[in-house]
Amino acid sequence: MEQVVPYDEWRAGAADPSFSEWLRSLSEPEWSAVVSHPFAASITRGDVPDAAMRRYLIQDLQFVDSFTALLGAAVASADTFESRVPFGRFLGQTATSQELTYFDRALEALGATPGDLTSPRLEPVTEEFRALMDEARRGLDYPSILALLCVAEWSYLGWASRAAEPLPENFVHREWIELHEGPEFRAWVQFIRGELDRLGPRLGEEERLRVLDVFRRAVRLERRFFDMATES
Ligand SMILES: Cc1ncc(CN)c(N)n1
Repeated sequence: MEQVVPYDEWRAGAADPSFSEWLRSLSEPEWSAVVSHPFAASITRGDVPDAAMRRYLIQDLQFVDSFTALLGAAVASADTFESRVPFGRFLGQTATSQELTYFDRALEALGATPGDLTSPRLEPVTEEFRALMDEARRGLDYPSILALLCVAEWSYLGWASRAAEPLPENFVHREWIELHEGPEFRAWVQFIRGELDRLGPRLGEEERLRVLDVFRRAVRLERRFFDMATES
């Protein structure tokens, strides 16, 4: 890895000295490329062609499968009872209910076949993203798990919060924005960031760099995931 400004040095001069902001700012310019990605912007305008949206959501359902398992690993690896609970709540309320009914309805409206849902051909970026999440899940290392969850949710809040009112009429676009925006989702992102901000300062320099590496790999994969969707 190239020379990185150590967290303790960086925070002395930072407007927001949080550990999560250190991770995010050291992931530029990729981070900004994700939250302002043309595919995400097209979702906020509601003008993604059906075929491209179908392809994206078919791959994303496979992402969400590993992401859901990763939430289980967060419950298992968190260091306090207070921290386990929000992951369990999000798993029950959002990941397995709201989001799944959205996938069912959206993919049906987009003309996906049952096979697209159960056994699609995985794009290389989907395979890599799943492998990274599955590795973190098996490792049960709470800071690495938090880094992955943080990138996924904070970057999605980033593009979704750029959507202008009125939101698109087509529910496929509108509900995907709504799932990643609003007070509850903001509080969820704030919770994950807060966990990183609580633990980061306690980590040694080497561990912080390891978390940064996971964070950056995830940001690059988010960008490639949108690139993949754009290429269709
Ligand atoms: C690829 C990706 N990254 C993040 C999210 C937000 N849960 C998502 N659904 N898909």
